[in-house]
Amino acid sequence: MPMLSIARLTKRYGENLLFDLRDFQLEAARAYVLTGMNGAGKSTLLRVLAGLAPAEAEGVHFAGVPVTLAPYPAALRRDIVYVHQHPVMFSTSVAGNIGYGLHARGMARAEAAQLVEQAMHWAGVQHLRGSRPATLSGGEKQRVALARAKVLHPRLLLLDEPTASLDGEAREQVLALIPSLTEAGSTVVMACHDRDLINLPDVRRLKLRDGHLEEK
Ligand SMILES: Nc1ncnc2c1ncn2[C@@H]1O[C@H](COP(=O)(O)OP(=O)(O)OP(=O)(O)O)[C@@H](O)[C@H]1O
Repeated sequence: MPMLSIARLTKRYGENLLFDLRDFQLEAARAYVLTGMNGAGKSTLLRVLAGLAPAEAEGVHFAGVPVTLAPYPAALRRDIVYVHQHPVMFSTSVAGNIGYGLHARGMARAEAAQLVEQAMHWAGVQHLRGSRPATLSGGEKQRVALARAKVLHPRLLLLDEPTASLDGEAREQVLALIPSLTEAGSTVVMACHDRDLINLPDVRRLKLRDGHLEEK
């Protein structure tokens, strides 16, 4: 059973049809790379799936349960997490940022602190725990954002060009975190450009072209 399936998903901006997808499916605990030219609609598709942009959807099932995208149900908000290319950080510490969602969900302090500690370790940012996010590099911010998403155990993690502004070691450090996300049971969809050759084990390649999705 797919983790997410949508019989038809159509997105228009005004008169312009951006995409019209049929039988869109994502499997549980899998990594996908979503490519396409500038303006193909990669970011928009991720934002639609995250409930951040409206679209017309028919036949949406999440974990086998029929759902709608509009209104966007609280259960999807909990299970689907979107990470922006330039993540917005709250002006508290790194640890405070990572724990923010857990506190918002009402988790007890001690339990949250433990999960934040594990997530900082996972993302390799323990040494930055007390730092103010404004002082972090692009790669460090992206890893903090991934840790902030991971602690929430999302079923679907949507990463919008997570490595686009990174190179060298920073890029590799971010990519190295992806397999453990799928091992932990999350499905990961990463938008990126065709030229960003992302090689990950068992990754599926999806390409948005002329408003349709091709599996490569
Ligand atoms: N709010 C909006 N109103 C009107 N048009 C929009 C809006 N947001 C995006 N678009 C248009 O939709 C198209 C797809 O944009 P989107 O950002 O999804 O593409 P993308 O594939 O992520 O591109 P890139 O690789 O450049 O980030 C673009 O032509 C963009 O100008």
